[in-house]
Amino acid sequence: MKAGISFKLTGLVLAISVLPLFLYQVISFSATRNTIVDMATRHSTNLLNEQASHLSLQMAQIEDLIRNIESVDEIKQAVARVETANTKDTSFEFLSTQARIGYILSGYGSLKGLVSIDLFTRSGRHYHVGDTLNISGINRPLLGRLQSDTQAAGNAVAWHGIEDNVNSTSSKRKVIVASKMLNRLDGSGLKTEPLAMLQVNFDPEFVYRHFHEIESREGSTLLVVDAKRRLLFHPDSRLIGQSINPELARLVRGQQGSMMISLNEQPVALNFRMLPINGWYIVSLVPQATLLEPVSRIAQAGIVILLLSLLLIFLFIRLYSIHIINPLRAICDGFRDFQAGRLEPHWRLPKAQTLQELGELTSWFNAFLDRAQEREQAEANLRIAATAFEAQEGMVITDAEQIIIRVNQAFCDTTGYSSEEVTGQHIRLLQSGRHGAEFYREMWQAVAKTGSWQGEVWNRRKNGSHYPEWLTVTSVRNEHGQTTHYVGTMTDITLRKRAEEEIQRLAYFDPLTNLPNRRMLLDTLERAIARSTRNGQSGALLFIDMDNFKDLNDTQGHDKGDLMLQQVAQRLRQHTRGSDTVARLGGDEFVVLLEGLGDEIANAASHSKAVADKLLASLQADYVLGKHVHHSSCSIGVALFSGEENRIEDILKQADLAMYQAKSAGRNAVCFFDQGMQQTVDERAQLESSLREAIARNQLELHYQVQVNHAGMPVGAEALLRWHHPERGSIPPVQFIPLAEKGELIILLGNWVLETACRQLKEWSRHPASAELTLAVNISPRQFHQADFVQQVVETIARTGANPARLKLEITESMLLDHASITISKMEALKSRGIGFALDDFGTGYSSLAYLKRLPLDQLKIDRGFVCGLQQAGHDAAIVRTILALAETLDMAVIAEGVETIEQQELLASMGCHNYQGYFFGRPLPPEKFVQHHLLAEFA
Ligand SMILES: Nc1nc2c(ncn2[C@@H]2O[C@@H]3COP(=O)(O)O[C@H]4[C@@H](O)[C@H](n5cnc6c(=O)[nH]c(N)nc65)O[C@@H]4COP(=O)(O)O[C@H]3[C@H]2O)c(=O)[nH]1
Repeated sequence: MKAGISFKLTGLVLAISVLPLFLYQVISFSATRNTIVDMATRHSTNLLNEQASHLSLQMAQIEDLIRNIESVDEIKQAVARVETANTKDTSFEFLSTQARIGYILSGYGSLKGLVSIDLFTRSGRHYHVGDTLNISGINRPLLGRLQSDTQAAGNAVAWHGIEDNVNSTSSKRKVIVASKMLNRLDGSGLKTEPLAMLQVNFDPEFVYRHFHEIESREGSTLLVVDAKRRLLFHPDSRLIGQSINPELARLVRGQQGSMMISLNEQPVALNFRMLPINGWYIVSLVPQATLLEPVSRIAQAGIVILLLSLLLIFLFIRLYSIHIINPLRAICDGFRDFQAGRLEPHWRLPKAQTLQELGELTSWFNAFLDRAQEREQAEANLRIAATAFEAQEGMVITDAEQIIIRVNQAFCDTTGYSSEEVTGQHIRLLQSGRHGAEFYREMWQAVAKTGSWQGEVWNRRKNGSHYPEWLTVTSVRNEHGQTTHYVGTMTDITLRKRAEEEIQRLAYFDPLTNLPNRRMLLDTLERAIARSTRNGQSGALLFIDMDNFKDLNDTQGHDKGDLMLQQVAQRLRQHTRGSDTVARLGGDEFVVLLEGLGDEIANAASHSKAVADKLLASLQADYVLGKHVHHSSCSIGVALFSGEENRIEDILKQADLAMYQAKSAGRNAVCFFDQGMQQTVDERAQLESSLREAIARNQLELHYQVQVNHAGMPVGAEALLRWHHPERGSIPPVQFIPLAEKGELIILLGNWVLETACRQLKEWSRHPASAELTLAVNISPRQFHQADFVQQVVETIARTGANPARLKLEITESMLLDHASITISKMEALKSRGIGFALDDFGTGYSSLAYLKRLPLDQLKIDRGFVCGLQQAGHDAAIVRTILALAETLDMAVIAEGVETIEQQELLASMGCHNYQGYFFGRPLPPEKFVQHHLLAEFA
């Protein structure tokens, strides 16, 4: 791993600052140490010299004292006289001589520190000057030793060092002793003989007073050692008189010396000096630790300085890192991330505030990133442009003169030209000729003015075919605003146009017949009305509905139905003019719009009638539907219009009404709308709104018509709806049920009926006489086809608590035809819950046998019409027989409705029909009356 700049810098700074500093510390420590040791040694030597001088001076004074006394002949003579005198001599001369000796000695007693001067004669006389004492207390053994040592010293002063005071009663127990024999020439004059020993006792405290001060000042130990290496002075006074350490004694030799020794395993600086006067040594012992204490303080200071230096260097490097290394590192990281593509697009370095150069470097780095990003963006743009250029849309680039310089593949695919074929050609090469010069002039003017143009253009392919394209022309301008190029983007919209046309066709045309659909018709009608308003010409709307078309669909299938509708459309177009509009509204409903029928309404009517008749006739002709030939007719309603007083919806409604009128009139007819018709329509509308209110205002009621068995016993009833209108009285169901069936109202009514009937069933279930009755409820087709019909019935039963086994739903044949499978599954779902089914009006429709077999029916209801016609000549009796046989085959019960006479009943019974409903057995009655009439006996 490469060392970072921070690491190197640290090393460098340490190398150039700390190492020299350290070396300096070591050298200066060493030098200081030597210097201090030198100085200490010198100081010690000086001190010793000084002390030695001082001590020598004192010794010299003592010696001088001794020699002065010795030199006094008078004292020697006096001593000699005394010594030769008789010991018992008490003469005056003798005594005065003795006094004289004392007197002479006392003349020398003024020396400072002097304890005493003693003179011991050979005969044992003792003269004492100095401290006060009892002279009799002489330490004889000591004296003897001193005398012999003194004698041994010969003419020299004997220095005895520290000794016990020979005068044992003296206050100074220890004294420094120097002595000298006083000699005189013997009688021959050639030899000397000792007269007495002159002894000077000196106070050691006075001598060594300075030493204590010196020791305490220097922290060293100062010793005085005599020639016999005994301690004359030691700070610890208990050691005085003892021999010094043998090792030390070995080293202390010669005049003077200075060395480092190890004493008691401690390094000690030894310094000594001999006193020439008596061979004593002054010795100084300084422990190295004491000696080097200043040095160690200096060393400590050095270490502190070194540490401070390191701290400063560290701080310096830290600051350096923060202010210089970190920005540099950030730039390095930035480059690395840039290289690795990890840099966020808009990431930039914050400008370094520390150094101008770093700030510049950061700015340059950021500028570099800006450039790189711009370049990257430009490259991306180029790539995008290149990709875009080769996109699905055709693209062409021309120069300012509209000469093609580049096209893409899509362009080539669309136009059929290769790139080489069109390059260098004028763009007008593509012109189809469908647009005039004006078109292109306007286009280029728009480009020049706004910079672009777009719109639909017809161009020509290489093979000469024309195609529509959506073209966008954009001018490319230079910085002076001059157009340098044009870029054309073109999308072939052939398919889109086709799709649009198809959408248009689907939106406005009926896909089956290709006739305009309702929407187109409404547009056309609106324009026709507007035209009629403008030109005063009348128009007519013919509403055509094929009769019984549903039958064809149901019996022959939708394919045949579709075929027929296409043929109808074809015939309608054939028999109308090109200016007339033929449209299909849906199902089997067609409309023909006639315009320009003149300003006379009567003429318009007759013209319309003629057209309608013609159409009626043409639509009556046989239709060949594959192998099947179908005969049909139509009903046509005509509504005339003139000017704007007619609204589109009104005209359509009027024609529709007229068509219904035609249907009611027996079909295959033409009927014109008139005001009477309108009145009926209005009345119906009125009725419808009243009916809504009727439910809310409780104007509805269920009546029950009894159903009996062969014995005339009630077995059930049919619920029939009654409306008691507050103004119009009782309105029969035939008047309002078909109307309700046209809309959602029938659902509301049906639910109400079902709920009421179920409640009635529940009520009957409480009385034994009525508990076994079944109740038939009419269900309208629309109600039955409700998606949640089954659920509604089940919920109603659950809500009311009716017994489902007593409920019978009456359905009609017509409702069975549509959505057969769903119908059957709904019936089966209800059947599985116990609910029964009766087929109402059986025989009037066209239920196929096969179909009937699949239905879970319980009962067939013979239509009233057949019952009515039983006694008349015709097919009714045969039909009834057939129905009965059929029911037997299918294992279904049969009930005849509309039985009015006993004959009818007997006839039916003879045919095998044993259940009846009709006025003969009872009219529909309100619940209370029903009970009164039919069940009272039972209740009683
Ligand atoms: N001439 C004659 N008529 C007899 C005789 N016995 C019964 N009728 C009538 O025949 C109709 C029988 O009902 P429908 O065929 O289901 O025909 C019903 C039924 O299709 C419908 N309708 C009645 N109530 C309801 C209802 O609640 N819901 C639905 N969807 N339709 C209902 O209205 C139709 C007419 O009902 P109504 O006027 O009540 O007429 C009833 C009844 O009064 C008779 O001996 N001679």
